[in-house]
Amino acid sequence: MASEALDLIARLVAALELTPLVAVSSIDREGRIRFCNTACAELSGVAGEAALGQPMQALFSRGEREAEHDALVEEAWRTGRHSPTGDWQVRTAGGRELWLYSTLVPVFHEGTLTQIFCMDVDVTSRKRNEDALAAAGTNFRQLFQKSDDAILLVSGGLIEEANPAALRLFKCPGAATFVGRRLADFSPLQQPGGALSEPAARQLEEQAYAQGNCRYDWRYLDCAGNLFWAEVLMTSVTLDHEYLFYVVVRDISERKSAERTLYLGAQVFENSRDAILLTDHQRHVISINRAYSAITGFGSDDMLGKPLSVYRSGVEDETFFRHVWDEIEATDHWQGEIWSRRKSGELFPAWLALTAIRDSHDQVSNYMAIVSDITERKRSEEQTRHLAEHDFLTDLPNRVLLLDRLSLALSAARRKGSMLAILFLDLDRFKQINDTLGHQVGDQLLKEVAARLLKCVRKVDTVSRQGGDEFVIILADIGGIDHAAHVAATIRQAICQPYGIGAHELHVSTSIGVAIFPSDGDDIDTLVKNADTAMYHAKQGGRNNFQFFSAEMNERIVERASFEQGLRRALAEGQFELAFEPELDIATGALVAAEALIRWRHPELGLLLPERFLGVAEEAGLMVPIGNWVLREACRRARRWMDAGTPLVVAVNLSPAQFIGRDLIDNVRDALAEAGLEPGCLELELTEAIIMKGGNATAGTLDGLRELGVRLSLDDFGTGWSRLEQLKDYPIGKLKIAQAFMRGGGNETVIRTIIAMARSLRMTVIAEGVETPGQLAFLREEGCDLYQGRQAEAALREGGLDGLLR
Ligand SMILES: Nc1nc2c(ncn2[C@@H]2O[C@H](COP(=O)(O)OP(=O)(O)OP(=O)(O)O)[C@@H](O)[C@H]2O)c(=O)[nH]1
Repeated sequence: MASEALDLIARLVAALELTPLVAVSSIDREGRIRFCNTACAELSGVAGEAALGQPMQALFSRGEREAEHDALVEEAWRTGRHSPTGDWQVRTAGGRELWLYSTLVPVFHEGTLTQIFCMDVDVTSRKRNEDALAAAGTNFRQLFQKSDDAILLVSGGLIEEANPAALRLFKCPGAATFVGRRLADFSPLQQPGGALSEPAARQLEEQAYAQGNCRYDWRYLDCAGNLFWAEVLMTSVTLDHEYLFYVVVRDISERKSAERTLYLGAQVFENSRDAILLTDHQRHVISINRAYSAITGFGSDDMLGKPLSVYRSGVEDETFFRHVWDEIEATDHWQGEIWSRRKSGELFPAWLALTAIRDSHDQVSNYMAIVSDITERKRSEEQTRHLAEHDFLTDLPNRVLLLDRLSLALSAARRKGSMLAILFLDLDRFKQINDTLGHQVGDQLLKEVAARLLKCVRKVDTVSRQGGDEFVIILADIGGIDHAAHVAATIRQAICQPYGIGAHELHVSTSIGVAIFPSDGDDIDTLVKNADTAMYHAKQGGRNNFQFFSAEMNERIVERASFEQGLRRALAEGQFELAFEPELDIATGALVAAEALIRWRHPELGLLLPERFLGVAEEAGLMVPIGNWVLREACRRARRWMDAGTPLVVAVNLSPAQFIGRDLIDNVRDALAEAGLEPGCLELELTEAIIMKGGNATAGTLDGLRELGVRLSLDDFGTGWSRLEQLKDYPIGKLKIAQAFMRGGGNETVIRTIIAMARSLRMTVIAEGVETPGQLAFLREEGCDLYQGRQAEAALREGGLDGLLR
C-alpha cells in the first residue's frame, strides 16, 4: 500500500509541476492559497512559498471583475461543481497585464469539499490577435479563417464548413473530410459520463438553438483515431438569412488530464490508509492527509509550516537522520523502520518512506513522507516468533530458544569468568500416568510441573521444555556448585509435592542431572550431553534424586550434606562451646568485658573454629538457632561471673540473619530473663554490613534493643560504608577499630582519626588484635579506651586472672 500510494502521489505532484501550460493553484475555505505549482509561480511572478497562506488576489487581480470572480468561487463552494470556463483579463503582482483562460475545480475529500483548484492557461497572445482583428474591422469570414480556435459551421445537422484550425485539430487531410458529415461522426460512441454521443449532441444543439448558445466539454475522435477533450461553444447565428450553428472547438486535453491527475492524486492522498505528509524543499510541512492526523493525532494546526525534524520521536539519534538524508540526497529515496511518537506522547513502530520530488528543472521541489503504523505487524511478528520459540503445551522456551539463551549465557560466563549450571530433568515413570489416566491428564501434569519449575529459579535463569517429560534449566552466573545443588534439591522437593488434577491426586518425582560450565564442558553440546548423562545416573541411582556429572562434585555435595546434617546434630546434642576473649582497659589494665566466640567440638574432626562451619550454617538457615544458643549461653556465663563476684560485660556477635529476623528483641529479652542477667551486662556486636542489610527497619530494631537496656557496639569499624557522623544517629556506644588496621603497619593516621572522632562523639573505642607492647603503647598515647588480642591475654595471664574466663 505504502509503495503504491507513494508512486501515485509522486506522479501527481510531478504532473502538476511538469504542466507548464497550466498554472495550478488551490485555495481553502478561508480563501487562503494552499498550493501553487511552478507554472503558476512563473506566470504570476510570485514564488510558491511566498504565495502560501495569501488570498488568491495575491497571484492575479481581476480589477473591476473581481466581484464577479468572487461570486464564481462562492458558487463553486456552494454547488461543488466546476465553474464555467472563461477568459479573464488580469494583472499580476509585478504589473503584467495578461489574459487567462480559467476554470475552478472543486476537490472533495470523503464527501467534504475542502479545496478549490484554479487552473489558468495564458491566452494573452491569442487575445491580442483577436483584438487586433476586431480593431481592423475585418469581417467575420476573415476571423473564421485566421482564428487559432477550430471553427465549424453546421447547417441542418451537417457540417458545411471547417476552418484551417479545425482541420489541424481534427487531423483532417482536407475540408472534404468534414463537409456533409455530422459532428457526432467525430465522437466516440459514448461520452466518458456514459451518455451515447449522438442523442447527447442532438440535445445540446437543441439547447443552443433555444438559448442562442451553449457551452460544454466534449470528447472527440480525430481522423487519426485519437480521442481528445475539447471545450465547445456552440452559437446559433444567422448568416445570409440562414440559421446556422457556429461551433468553436478548443482542445482542452491538457487541462483535462491535469484535472484528472489532480483529482486522482487528491483522492489517493486523502483516502490513503497510510499517513502522508508533504514538505517544501526546505523540509517544512505544507500538507498532511487525514490518515496522518488519525494515526499521529497531529492536525494541520500542529504541523503546517513546521520543520519536519520537530516531529522526531527522540529514539533515533542525529547520526541516524544524517544517514537518512544523505541517502535521500544520493538516491531521492529512503525507507526503513523508525520509532514515531503520537501527539499523546505514545511511541509506535513505523515504516517510513521518504521521497524527494523534483520539478521540471530537476530541482527538488518537495519531499513526501509516508508513515505506516506497523504496531500490529510487529505484534504479529512477535507472536509468530513466540510460537516458534516456545513449547505449545507449557509456553516454556523450547529447544530452539534454549540453545540461543545457552549460547548467550555461555559467552557472558566466559567474559565474566563465572560459572553456570545446566540441569537436565526427566520425570520418573511419567509413562504410567499417561497409560493409566490418559494423555490429557499427563498434559495437565506437565503444565503444573512447568509452573513449579519456574517458581524454583530466578528471573535470569531459563526453564525450557525439550519435549516429552524432559526439561532443561540454565542457571546463569552461579556462585558455586552449592548453588546448583541447592536449586536441584529445591526442584526435586517441589516436584514431589502432590498434584490435584481433576479428581485425581497425583504424585510424580524427577531425576535431575547437573553439568557445570566450565568444569564439565566448554560448549553447548557437551554440557547438555553431560547433564543428560548425569540425569541417566540419577535414574540408575533409584530416581527422585539429582547427580552431578563429575564424580568429584558429587562427593563434595555429599560431604557438604553430611556436614549440614552434623551441624543440626551439634545443636541438638550440645556440641557447641564458647571461648572468651578479654577486653582490657588501657589506662588501668582492668578486665572490663569478654567477647564470646563460638567453637564446634566435632565428634570426628575435633575443635572447629567458626570460619569452618558458619558459611554452611548460613546457607542451611541455621544462623538464628545457633545465634540464639550463643546468646543464651553467653548470658548464663556472665551471670556466673557476677555470682562469683567478678561482674563482666559479655559481648556477643550478631549475624545478619538474626538482625533481620523478627524475633531478635524477644530472643534477647528471653536470654537475659532466663539467665537473670542485667541488660547492661550484655553487649551486642553489629557490623556495618548488618546495619545496611537491615534496611528501613534498622533504626527501629536498634531503638528496641536500646530500650531493653543492652549495650550496642560496632565491630570492624573502618572497613565499611559508615562515616562517624552517620553513626551518631544510632544508639551505638562503642566502636571496634577493625583488626586489619592493627595488623598491617602504616595505619597510624587512620587509627588516630577514628579514636579522635569517636571521642568527640563520646563513644568508647576499642582496638582488636593488639599483638605487641609497641602497639599498646601507641594506643595508650592516642587515648584509646580498651584493647583486645594476644597482648590482652598475656596481661591477663600475668595478673593471674586467666582462669576467670574459662
Ligand atoms: N501427556 C503427554 N505425554 C507425553 C508428551 N510427550 C511425550 N509424552 C509421553 O511421555 C512419556 C515419556 O516417557 P519416558 O521418559 O521415556 O519414560 P518414563 O515413563 O518417564 O520413565 P523414566 O523416564 O524411565 O523414569 C512417554 O510415554 C511419551 O509418550 C506430551 O506432550 N504430553
